[in-house]
Amino acid sequence: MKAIAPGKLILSGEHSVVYDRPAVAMAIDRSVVATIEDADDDQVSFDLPDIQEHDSFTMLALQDFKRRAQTNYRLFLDGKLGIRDVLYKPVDLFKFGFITLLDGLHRSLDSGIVIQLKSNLPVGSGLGSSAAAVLSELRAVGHYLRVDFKPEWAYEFSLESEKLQHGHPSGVDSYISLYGGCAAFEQGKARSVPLPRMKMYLVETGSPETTTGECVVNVKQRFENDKIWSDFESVTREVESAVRENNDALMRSLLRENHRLLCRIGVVPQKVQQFVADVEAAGGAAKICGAGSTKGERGGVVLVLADFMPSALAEKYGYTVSPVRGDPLGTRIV
Ligand SMILES: Nc1ncnc2c1ncn2[C@@H]1O[C@H](COP(=O)(O)OP(=O)(O)OP(=O)(O)O)[C@@H](O)[C@H]1O
Ligand SMILES: C[C@@](O)(CCO)CC(=O)[O-]
Repeated sequence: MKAIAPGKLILSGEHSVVYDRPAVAMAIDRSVVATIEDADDDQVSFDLPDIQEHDSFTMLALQDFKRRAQTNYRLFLDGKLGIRDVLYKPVDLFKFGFITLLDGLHRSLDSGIVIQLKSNLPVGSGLGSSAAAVLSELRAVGHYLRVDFKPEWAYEFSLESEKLQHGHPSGVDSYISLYGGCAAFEQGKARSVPLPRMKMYLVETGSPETTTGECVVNVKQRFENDKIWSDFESVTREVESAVRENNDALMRSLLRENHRLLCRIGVVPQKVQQFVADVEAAGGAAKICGAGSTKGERGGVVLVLADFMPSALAEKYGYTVSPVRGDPLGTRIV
């Protein structure tokens, strides 16, 4: 039994979407696949080959873990715990997703299962790997339990897990991964936008030193009440029009403006800024997608709009580059 959930890239509006401004984002052709198999024991096992982790738990241990994770999240909201201390290990996210789903559906398991999650999304790099991983897990477990479960429930359950990972998620990652396609997302609701037809490339600058959760908290401390979010909003609204009109030139100029705003909130490392400057000098446009980083020199994935694949430029910086396309389908059973 297998479910697949795509990652996402934000064309405009990361961070500002946390303050109820719009974001335009699209699902992409990189994804997480969740596979469920029956186990010989009565435990719930998580097999995470991408990070070489394998752990097994009894249902009782999972219930106990859920209570502790919820307590940690409350401590985070009260300012008594950092967001990185709410969940300790990657597997915690999937333990929480699983037990929240089971409790939410008022179901139990008759025997053990093995949940495997395998991804071709770079982890923690701005492409929504955590939301896609949890959604693939939820969809696969729901199918295994033969529950005809509504997309709204998957959205709510995945947000419960994203809160523990991100602190204050806007919901855009989960929404796009769940429904696929492209959308303008605002305050938990979305308008469908056609998938962009322009040439796009993803450049991997390395996994950021700060997690998305930490980065959002850092930005919030410095800019929560800043006027800059209105500037982000204007750019994002124009990006929506540019995508609808398939206006490549407008899109590039908006991407450049967006990049400058992201630099102002301090989430684009110096080395990445230099790379973007080189892309611009060659006639393209580029910006980080996702949270970026408030520390170190790696910024996660950078989106490039250009007539050419920027392989030589990327190589100069030790980065890798590949073309990217949209995913119209979202989370599904395969
Ligand atoms: N394939 C995977 N295997 C195991 N854990 C994963 C996998 N993909 C994602 N994760 C979990 O998700 C976390 C990364 O989530 P995070 O929200 O920081 O980044 P992201 O979702 O990739 O980027 P963003 O939210 O900025 O778009 C990892 O630390 C890990 O806990
Ligand atoms: C940085 C952010 O805007 C995007 C993460 O993919 C956080 C969020 O929307 O929850």
